[in-house]
This record gives sequence, C-alpha cells and structure tokens, in this order.
Amino acid sequence: MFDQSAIIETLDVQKAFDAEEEAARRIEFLKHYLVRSGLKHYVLGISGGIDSLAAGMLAQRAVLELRTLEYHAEFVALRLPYGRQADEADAQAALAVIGPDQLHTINIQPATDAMMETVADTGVLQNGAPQHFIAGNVKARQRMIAQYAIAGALGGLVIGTDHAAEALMGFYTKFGDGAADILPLAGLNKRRVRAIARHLGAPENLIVKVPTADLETNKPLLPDEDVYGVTYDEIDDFLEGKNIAPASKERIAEAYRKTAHKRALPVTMTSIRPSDRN
Ligand SMILES: Nc1ncnc2c1ncn2[C@@H]1O[C@H](COP(=O)(O)OP(=O)(O)OC[C@H]2O[C@@H]([n+]3cccc(C(=O)O)c3)[C@H](O)[C@@H]2O)[C@@H](O)[C@H]1O
Ligand SMILES: Nc1ncnc2c1ncn2[C@@H]1O[C@H](COP(=O)(O)OP(=O)(O)OP(=O)(O)O)[C@@H](O)[C@H]1O
Ligand SMILES: [Mg+2]
Repeated sequence: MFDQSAIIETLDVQKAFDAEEEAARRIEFLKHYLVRSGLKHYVLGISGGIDSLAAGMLAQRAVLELRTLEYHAEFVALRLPYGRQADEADAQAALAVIGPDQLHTINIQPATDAMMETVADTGVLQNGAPQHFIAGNVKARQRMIAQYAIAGALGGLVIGTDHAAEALMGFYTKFGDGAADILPLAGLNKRRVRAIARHLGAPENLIVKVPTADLETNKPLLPDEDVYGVTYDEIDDFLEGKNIAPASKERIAEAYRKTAHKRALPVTMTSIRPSDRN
C-alpha cells in the first residue's frame, strides 16, 4: 500500500524545518561521528551540483570546529570527472566556496572505459543494450571506488549525498553513489538542501542550478526532472505531506515501489516477506 505519511516517516522528513538549526544539527552529527569513529578524514566527491556543495560545506565546517577542540580532522574534496565535464566551472566555484583542506582529482574515464570495453568483449552489450545508461552506472561506481581508495589510504569516512528526495525516487546507483559511510543530508527534501546551502553562504547560481546526475555521455547535463517525469517541487511537496497531482503521485509511487531493493540490505531467505516468496 502506498501511504504518503508512512513514507515521510520512513524517510525521516520532519514537519518543521529551520535552515540554521538543521545546519548546526548536521555539523554536530558529522563532528560527533568522526570523533566516535576515531578517524580524522571525511572524503567526498564535489560535482558542481548543490548536494555535494551543501554536504561539503557542512563537512568543512565540522572539521574546522573539531580542530578548535584539538581534534585534527580534515575534509578531503575529490574532483572525479569523466574526462572533461561540461559544468567544470561550477565544480571549481563549489570548491572555492568550500575551501577544502585537501583536494585531489581522479579522472574516472580510463577506468570506466577499460571496464566497458572488457564488458563489451563478452557480447552482452550487443542487441540494443542501453550502453550509455550502463556506462553511467559504471561511472558512479568508479567514483565510489575512488572515494573508498582515498578513505582507505588516509583513514577516513566517505560522505554520501543521498537525501529524502533522491531516496524517495531511488535515484542513485546501487553501491555507486548510493554507497557511503555517513549521510549528512538524510531526511531533507531538495528545497531544504538548498536552504541549508543558502544559509551557509553558497552562491545563488549554484543553489538554483538544475539538478543533474550527468552520467550518460550522449546526454550531458540531462536534468533529473526529465528522467523522473515529475518536478522536484512536486517531490518536495509530497515529502512535506502536501497534495500533488494524481498523475505525479502515481509516478512517485511507481518509482518508490520499483526501487525498494535499493533502500534495503541485500535480500535473504529470512528478510523477504512470506507473501513475496514465490
Ligand atoms: N527487485 C530487486 N531486488 C534486488 N535487486 C534488484 C531488484 N531489481 C533490480 N535489482 C538490482 O539493481 C540493479 C539496478 O540498480 P542500479 O544499478 O542502481 O541501476 P538503475 O536503478 O537501473 O539506474 C540508476 C538510476 O539512478 C540514476 N542516478 C545514478 C547515479 C547518480 C544519480 C544522481 O542523481 O546523481 C542518479 C541514473 O541516472 C539511473 O536512472 C539491477 O541491475 C539489479 O542488480
Ligand atoms: N563529476 C563528479 N565529480 C565528483 N563527484 C561527483 C561527480 N558526479 C557525481 N559525484 C558525486 O556523486 C554524488 C551524487 O550526484 P548528484 O548529482 O546526486 O548530486 P550533486 O551533483 O551534488 O547535486 P545535484 O543532484 O543537484 O546535481 C555527488 O553529490 C558527488 O558526491
Ligand atoms: Mg549532480
């Protein structure tokens, strides 16, 4: 059954929202968990989009505050382009605002292309397989590999940028950008992510920028909303418990149902409900 209130509760979207309070609460969370882990680095890819800008700003604030408490933590920003990306200038502007302690660039193109060529050798990409879409998920997973390699080398935690709007739609690559150690934006819809970034002083052009996964080489900067068939405003309204157009609600219901497996641990004989066992 598709129950709006139950989904809002599951995705932990709060009724009340105050950007200043939420930013502070999430910075505290990042500080607390890093100290508790005993590690000293947060690692995150900065794309040029608003989610990684907001998460990066929260993380950099968190480590700066920890350093005033004599806990020598650092935020490590990663640029992870596939070759040269169309909105590189936005990524550079985001980095300028965040001011990360460390910045490293890893071009994911050679690893992605090598993997796709080897997969193509099996023959499975013939007969109309959506090659650019499949390669897009490989890109997201190469970014995950790069972030975990850096986190492993430095002794750090990987930050993920998943939030309630993306979680609702299951709009991320399973074990790609969906893989992370900590999610400081969890429970926020998109407009609340933007509000937190605005509160922290992000530039307005990046705050209102059209969200894009930018994964398919043949469709650079493809807006997420074109894929969803619903707008972020509708998704955000839904997550705030408001009524939206029935057709939009239907699309959301379908996406939520189809992507249930992404919000759960891998299925086992005991985790699956008896009614789903066929
Ligand atoms: N019922 C089920 N139970 C358990 N597992 C199931 C399953 N159905 C599929 N699966 C598994 O899941 C796989 C499909 O999931 P997945 O590999 O994620 O692939 P998929 O969901 O098909 O594609 C990912 C989508 O997320 C978007 N995305 C990705 C990355 C970043 C962003 C962004 O906003 O930045 C957006 C991307 O544009 C695309 O539309 C299948 O190949 C299969 O292995
Ligand atoms: N080119 C890239 N370089 C570095 N990290 C990237 C890149 N593309 C994606 N990522 C990582 O994957 C995450 C998921 O991408 P996603 O598009 O959902 O977020 P975003 O780009 O930060 O914001 P928006 O959704 O508004 O485009 C990003 O937040 C970022 O951490
Ligand atoms: Mg993006």
